[in-house]
Amino acid sequence: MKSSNAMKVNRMFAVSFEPRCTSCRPPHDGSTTTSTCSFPRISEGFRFLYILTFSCFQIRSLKKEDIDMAAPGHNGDSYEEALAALSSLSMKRSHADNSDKGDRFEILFDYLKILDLEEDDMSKMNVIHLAGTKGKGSTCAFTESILRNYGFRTGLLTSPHLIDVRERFRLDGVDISEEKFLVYFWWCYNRLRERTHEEIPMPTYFRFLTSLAFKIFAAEKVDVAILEVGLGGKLDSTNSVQKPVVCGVSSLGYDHMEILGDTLDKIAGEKAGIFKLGVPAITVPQPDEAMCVLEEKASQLNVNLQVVQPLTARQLSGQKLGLDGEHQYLNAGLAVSLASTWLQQVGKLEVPSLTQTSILPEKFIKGLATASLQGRGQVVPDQFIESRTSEDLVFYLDGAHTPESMEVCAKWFSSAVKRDNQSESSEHLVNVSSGSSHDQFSGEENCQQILLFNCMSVRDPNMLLPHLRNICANYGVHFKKAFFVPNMSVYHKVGTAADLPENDPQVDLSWQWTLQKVWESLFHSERGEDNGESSGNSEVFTSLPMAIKWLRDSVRESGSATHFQVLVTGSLHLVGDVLRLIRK
Ligand SMILES: Nc1ncnc2c1ncn2[C@@H]1O[C@H](COP(=O)(O)OP(=O)(O)OP(=O)(O)O)[C@@H](O)[C@H]1O
Ligand SMILES: [Mg+2]
Ligand SMILES: [Mg+2]
Repeated sequence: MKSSNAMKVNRMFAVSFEPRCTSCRPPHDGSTTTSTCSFPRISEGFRFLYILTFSCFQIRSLKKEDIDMAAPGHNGDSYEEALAALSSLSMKRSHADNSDKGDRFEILFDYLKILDLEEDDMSKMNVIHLAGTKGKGSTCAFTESILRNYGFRTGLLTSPHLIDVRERFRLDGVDISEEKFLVYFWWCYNRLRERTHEEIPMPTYFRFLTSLAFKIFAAEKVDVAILEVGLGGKLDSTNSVQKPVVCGVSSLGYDHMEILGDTLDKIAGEKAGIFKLGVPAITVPQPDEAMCVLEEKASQLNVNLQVVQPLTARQLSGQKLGLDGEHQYLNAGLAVSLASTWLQQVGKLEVPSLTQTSILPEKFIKGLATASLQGRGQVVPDQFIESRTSEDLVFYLDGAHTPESMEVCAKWFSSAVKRDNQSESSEHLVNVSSGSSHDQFSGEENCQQILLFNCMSVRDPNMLLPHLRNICANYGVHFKKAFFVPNMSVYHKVGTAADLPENDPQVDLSWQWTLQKVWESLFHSERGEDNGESSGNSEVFTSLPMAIKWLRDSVRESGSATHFQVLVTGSLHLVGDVLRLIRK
């Protein structure tokens, strides 16, 4: 096997003693004296930080002047300043349409050159590349976790982030540290600022982040980089990787139709644009029209397209997946195949043939059971409420925002609340029989399910809300109320956990009224009336904190007799905002 913990330690030392200038070369005895270093522009205070930073990791291709350029102080030393610079990049979300110079796909290769990323650097990353409409992030998280459990050094690029942009870049399963991020960020940003011009303008936001990820993963010498496509496939910035080890396509459905096309076969064609000549490709069962296109593209490239089935509970030998929900068995099945193909091709590992009936190797199971990704089937009790038990106000967070994902989200929520209420009731019974409880709580009766919703106005709420309500109702879960709120984090601004905008009294709520109308119409149509009046089943709040305050006040007023189970969905931004407000 190529990598092990011992090898990682070796690597750390190997890189830590590669001097960037003779004056800061560490002494041969390995001690870390810093007295001879004299980087201009780096103050005494920062010198220590720099030596520390550079002795913990290597930026292989950075020269002394580059380090000066990236030094804190050159562009401001705070994380916020880096985020402001990032926010200044164009947020254009369309894929390359060649409508102007900056949109060309080929320009991505210019950025790689500017960042000193040679073809060799790119191929050493041993990329796993994943497109799809839904399940990309989850599948990538499972895949990364499996390979990390095999001892490989991993880089993971996902999108979007919920709270902090560093969530997009994981090294060995952990979000990149602020210190490392700042060094790489300023190096890339300044390089690009310096060397871009009218013909090759600064990259847009997502293209910059992708290039930054390549620089980070190459410099950190990851054994494997797992890359989630941002939008589509063929013209996505991650597709500048020319020779991945293996490609995948997760579940296909309808999203970004204004860019990718309005039929499944057009959407599938864009996603299959990541397939490369002779590179193995794996997918999950897809609707026929999508599968035909994937197969056709694969055969044109001499690719054997493998179709994998969802994992079974038996394969996991009783362990639970790290991400909750039935749909995650499908994502996990794809991840198992991606990881085992990679292991066979690069890791030179004999992975036993994985059949649906056999139990997976231990490292696969551990990887799958410990994988994590915020805001996907996540359950978080409110950590600020002063109440009797942590079950009084619980948030069920899932960033579904397409019809198919709303469906899986509704199923997940329904079974999660049932499971939680059942376990609560049985705990209560144990307490009552042992005489340790005096309250009247009797499981489901005192639990109210609330929906907290927002979605972007490019989406059709008629494709989301009726679906959600009907599926939950089929499972016997009925929302007592639905709350519609505007998003707090501004899409074009990159924020941090500490950075929440003030309550804005001028906020435009017209979209939230529209959402409410769609929700109310579901009740009216059931009763065969539509007098345009609110049935009291829903409410529009001017801000998210107001909605959360309402919930906290209601728990308090009921003396904890009522428990609230709040499904937060429709937007990953909303999910991120809620997480900022309920977690300490
Ligand atoms: N296989 C799947 N089929 C349908 N919906 C899914 C599937 N996997 C995940 N989802 C839904 O999609 C949401 C986002 O999941 P995930 O982050 O894994 O997908 P993604 O493709 O990265 O999404 P995004 O478009 O936001 O980047 C989940 O919260 C869940 O509601
Ligand atoms: Mg998407
Ligand atoms: Mg994603």
